[in-house]
Amino acid sequence: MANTSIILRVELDHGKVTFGDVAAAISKSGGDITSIDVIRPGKDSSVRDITVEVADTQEDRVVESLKRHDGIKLINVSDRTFLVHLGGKIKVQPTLPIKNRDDLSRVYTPGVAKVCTAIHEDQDKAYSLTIKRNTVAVITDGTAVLGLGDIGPHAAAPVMEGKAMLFKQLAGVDAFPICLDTTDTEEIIRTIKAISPIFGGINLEDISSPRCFEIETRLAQELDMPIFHDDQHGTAVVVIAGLLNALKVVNKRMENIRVVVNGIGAAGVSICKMLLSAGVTKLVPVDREGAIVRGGTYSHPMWQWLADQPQVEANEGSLKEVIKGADVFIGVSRGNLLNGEDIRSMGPDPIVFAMANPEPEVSPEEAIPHSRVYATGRSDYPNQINNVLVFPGLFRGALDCRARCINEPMKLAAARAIASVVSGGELNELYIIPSIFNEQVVIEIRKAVVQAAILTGVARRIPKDFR
Ligand SMILES: NC(=O)C1=CN([C@@H]2O[C@H](COP(=O)(O)OP(=O)(O)OC[C@H]3O[C@@H](n4cnc5c(N)ncnc54)[C@H](O)[C@@H]3O)[C@@H](O)[C@H]2O)C=CC1
Ligand SMILES: CC(=O)C(=O)O
Ligand SMILES: [Mg+2]
Repeated sequence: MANTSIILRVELDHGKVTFGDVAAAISKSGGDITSIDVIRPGKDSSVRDITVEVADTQEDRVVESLKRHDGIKLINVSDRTFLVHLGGKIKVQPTLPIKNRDDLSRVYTPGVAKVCTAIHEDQDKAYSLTIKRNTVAVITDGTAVLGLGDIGPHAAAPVMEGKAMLFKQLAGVDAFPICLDTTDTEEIIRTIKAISPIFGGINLEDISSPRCFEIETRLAQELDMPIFHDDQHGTAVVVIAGLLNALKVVNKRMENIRVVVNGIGAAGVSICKMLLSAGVTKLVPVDREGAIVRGGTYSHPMWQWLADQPQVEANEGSLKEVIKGADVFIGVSRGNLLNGEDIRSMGPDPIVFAMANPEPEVSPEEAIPHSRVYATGRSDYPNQINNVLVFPGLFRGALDCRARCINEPMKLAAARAIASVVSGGELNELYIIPSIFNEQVVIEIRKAVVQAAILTGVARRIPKDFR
């Protein structure tokens, strides 16, 4: 169950209540006090901010218990998650101050003109003389935001800002959120091409399928820079990394396992493709209508591609039917679709990656008793399988070697690098994937990605530490 942190500002009437009464009321209604700040002390009354950790479902109970209590006046309730979003989560900052006219004439006109001319004469100089070499656009149209669906470009912004924060904190990449007010494929392609000159790479985010496939493919063909749809490939890379390690835990091999992937959208298609490249021979892709089967006919081009693959099973069935006997379940669909019984019907030592956000396909309470390895996309449970493990290091590597694109060998190298961060001695059911705060993750991905880019001839620059 997910917890939230709320700050309750309360005024206590000392003639009627003590702080002990407040603490007891909070505790009885399911809250856990984590800090107390006195805002206004006083003899007859006092005002305090009480920070309370509480399960999402219990928040109202805590608030109501204080409202009802004689002698307690509830002045305000602030959700800390909302508080950290006030005014947005990133800002633009100059790299140097402009202290006088002399500085002004260098960073701006007239001095800047000769720099412009230099770039005009040699466009590659944009990489050394502008923010291009370290700046990525995080672009969405707001149509497949987390598992929330088509919530539009304004509502998508907090996720994009969050991705930009992660790019910066984890890999030093300057990322800028761009939320497009169009869902038209051609208009999106045109717009991204038009704004691309200032960026060193494009991270596409939360654009629903099947439009995301066309948008990414066309941009990769038409722009000479890394284009990466995070929900497709970031997710596939981290799944492969987690699976490589989970298979070691359960002592099974990629060639022998039967894998059910639920939700054949952006993430699901790329995961299926990468599973096949990694050697999976028994694959069951499933979407709303049930299994996508070998030999079937589908209007969705990527589903048709899957139906033409020899490793895809031919048996029809609903998710609850096809999951029976499976070794691995990978969910990238939506929350709460399966229960403990479904997991119990899987083969021995089941591996369950329930990665829908914000709610996984099967909750930990239901899945953990019946699975050997359980992972979600969330940071509040063990084994967080989330594309945040991938995109910062991958773009760090791609920018550092000025890669022309992000190709399959670079992605596979990134997956192996992530898996390698968990050593053989550390590996266990609850630790198949490193934490995003493990500094080795970005370092290892960068190294692997740069090497793969050089080997495949797409690097335009050899970073100093590779010379
Ligand atoms: N943990 C992680 O790193 C990531 C998790 N995700 C999560 O995966 C989910 C899908 O994301 P995208 O692929 O970007 O979205 P998408 O919209 O491209 O694809 C979702 C697919 O799931 C299918 N689907 C919906 N309900 C279903 C059901 N009841 N049974 C089977 N299939 C169903 C849809 O038809 C669609 O094909 C979201 O919840 C998202 O938050 C996505 C990317 C990364
Ligand atoms: C993690 C992520 O990118 C998603 O859930 O869409
Ligand atoms: Mg996403």
